[in-house]
This record gives sequence, C-alpha cells and structure tokens, in this order.
Amino acid sequence: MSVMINKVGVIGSGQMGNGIAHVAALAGLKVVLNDVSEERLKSAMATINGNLSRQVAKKIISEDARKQALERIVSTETMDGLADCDLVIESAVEKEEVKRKIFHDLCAVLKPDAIVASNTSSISITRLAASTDRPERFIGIHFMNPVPLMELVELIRGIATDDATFDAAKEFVTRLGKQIAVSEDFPAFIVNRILLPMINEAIYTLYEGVGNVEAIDAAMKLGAHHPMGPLELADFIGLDTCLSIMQVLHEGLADSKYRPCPLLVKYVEAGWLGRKTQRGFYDYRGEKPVPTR
Ligand SMILES: CC(=O)CC(=O)SCCNC(=O)CCNC(=O)[C@H](O)C(C)(C)COP(=O)(O)OP(=O)(O)OC[C@H]1O[C@@H](n2cnc3c(N)ncnc32)[C@H](O)[C@@H]1OP(=O)(O)O
Ligand SMILES: NC(=O)C1=CN([C@@H]2O[C@H](COP(=O)(O)OP(=O)(O)OC[C@H]3O[C@@H](n4cnc5c(N)ncnc54)[C@H](OP(=O)(O)O)[C@@H]3O)[C@@H](O)[C@H]2O)C=CC1
Repeated sequence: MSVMINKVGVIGSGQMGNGIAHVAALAGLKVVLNDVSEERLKSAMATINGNLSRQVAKKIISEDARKQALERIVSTETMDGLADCDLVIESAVEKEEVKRKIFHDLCAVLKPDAIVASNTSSISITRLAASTDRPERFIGIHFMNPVPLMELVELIRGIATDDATFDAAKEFVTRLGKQIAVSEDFPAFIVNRILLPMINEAIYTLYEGVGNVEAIDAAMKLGAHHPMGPLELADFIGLDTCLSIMQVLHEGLADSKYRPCPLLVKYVEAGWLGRKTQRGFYDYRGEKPVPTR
C-alpha cells in the first residue's frame, strides 16, 4: 500500500534543507523545517523568501504562490515538531555519526508508518537504514544543488527498502516536478561518483601547480562548457561536503584513485569551507570573488 505524503519534515536547514523545504512548499505540501538553533532557522526562512522572491521577479511563480508557499512552512528546534510528518528528509551535515544520532532521536517520536529519507551525498543508505527502527521504510532521496533549479533527484534503495516506500518516494519527487535517476546503493551513488573525482582532480591540478584557480576554472568553463569551474563548484557545494564524499569513496571502494587531495584537507582544516564561510578557493568577502591562490 502506497503512503500518502501530505506533510514533509526536513532536518537541517542549510543550503540543501532550505532548498528542499522551498520546492516541497511550492508543490503544495506542508513542511516542517528543523535545525539545531533558532538563529539557523530564521536565516533559512529568509533565504527561502529571498529565493522565492527571485522566482517571482523572473515570473516563474506568482506573488500569491510565494506567499502561500511561505505559509506552508513552519520551523521547529525539536524532534517532537516532526512527529506527525508522513515523510522526513534528513539533510544535516555529511557526517555519519551525526545522521545516526538524528535518526535515533527522530524514530523515538515519529509515527510508525512514516517514511524516513536521507539527502546524503555519499553514505550507504543500507547502513543508515540499519540505525533506524524502520529499514523497510527508509530511502535515499538525493537532491542536487541548487535545489530550486536542478532537475534531477537520485533515488537510492537500501537492501531492505520496500516497494511501497520506493513508489511513495517516486510519487513525491515527481510531484516536485523533478526527474528521477535510480542508483544502486554504492558509495556516492551516480552523480557524485563521477563529479567528485573530477573536482578532486582539479584540486590536485592546483596543488601540483599545473594551473592557478582562475586558469583551472576558465579551462573547464570555456574549454568544456561546464556552467561553473570545478573549484567554483567545490566552493558552491561546500569543501567539507566535498571532503566527506571523497573520504566515503576512498574508504568504501578502497582504491587510491579516490585519495582526497591534501590541499582540500588543508582548506577544510582551516575552516575555509567555500561560499558558506565566505572563503574557499575564492574569497567572497569583497564585491566580487577573488582567488585565494
Ligand atoms: C554534492 C552533491 O551531493 C550533488 C550536487 O548537488 S553536485 C552540484 C550540482 N550542481 C551543479 O553542478 C551546478 C552547476 N551550476 C549551474 O548549473 C549554474 O551555474 C546554476 C544553475 C547554479 C546557476 O545558473 P546561472 O544562470 O549561471 O546563474 P545565475 O545567473 O547566478 O543565477 C540564475 C538564477 O538561479 C537562481 N539561483 C542561483 N543560485 C541559487 C541558489 N543557490 N538557490 C536558489 N536559486 C539560485 C537565481 O534565481 C538566479 O536568478 P537571479 O538572476 O535572480 O540571480
Ligand atoms: N552541498 C551540496 O551541494 C549538496 C549536499 N548534499 C547533502 O545534504 C546534506 C546537507 O548539506 P548542506 O545543506 O550543503 O550543508 P550545510 O552545511 O549548508 O547545512 C547543514 C545544516 O544542518 C545543520 N545541522 C547540523 N547538525 C544538525 C542536527 N543534529 N540536527 C539538525 N540540523 C543539524 C547545520 O547547522 P550548524 O551549521 O549550526 O551545524 C546546518 O544548518 C549533507 O548530507 C550533504 O552531503 C546533497 C546534495 C548536494
């Protein structure tokens, strides 16, 4: 029996969580957005409003749709606020122990027939599912960044995911107007299995002095027609997330070709995580981004 999804919970209100809340609310679903602090949630609501307003200005949506979408989103700092959701999508940081703790706390209050999903970029869905009380109702729903603009969502079944959960997730993603690519549950799935080694190689290219930041990005934008250069894209994704994905690939596939570039490690250790901390391969604190090497 397929589960009817009317109310969606989103855990983590960073760039991906607020994007998921945005598209779900625009599609007419009720949304409960959860994060660890009121400050984070306020800033996420302001971002969602800003992104909806841009869509109004570009005549993609109406002013009425913007208002109604915002009214459909409530925010909460507690797991209790998510208890009656039909689907909860976890989109907190790419750290397995953080996600496992979230699922533990969530399952203690969430209604038993609800579906639990993760927006993880790389971590095993089967392993995450095993940390819940409902592996058959657990699934990977992997959105792309920026969520309101990107067409694709990957769906990943864990070993125990049942057909009703898979069908409900398909129906949900289709309702959001997104296309689906189904991936088997292997490290980093499809998009990041291909994209992240390319980004990591761009960082090695910088590390080994083959080119500077501007040359590498210009090369791939103008020479391969990528919409963003790989270093600009790394900053956009978040260097902490890029590193976590490379670590999952390296550990999960045990192949040295996935070794994270030491320069990526250094940036993350410095807390230079890209756009979200205003510094990464570019410095975003001025009027326009300036390369940091
Ligand atoms: C890591 C993972 O697990 C998986 C991933 O997501 S990997 C990353 C996948 N994403 C990509 O590869 C993105 C590559 N980049 C692109 O496709 C394009 O640069 C882009 C679609 C992001 C923007 O396209 P663009 O037209 O050149 O950008 P730009 O003119 O700056 O923005 C166009 C509109 O996009 C929207 N937009 C841009 N960034 C946005 C964001 N972060 N959130 C919401 N909307 C955004 C705005 O509405 C903007 O309109 P304005 O003109 O009002 O600013
Ligand atoms: N960035 C990308 O391009 C993509 C990322 N993803 C995946 O989406 C997830 C989120 O990434 P992204 O949005 O970029 O990351 P961000 O760093 O932008 O946001 C993560 C958010 O989760 C919050 N958070 C941390 N711990 C908890 C918790 N215990 N409970 C609730 N919220 C918490 C963080 O708060 P605080 O900062 O205060 O700790 C922050 O607001 C990751 O799994 C990532 O791999 C998937 C597709 C694309």
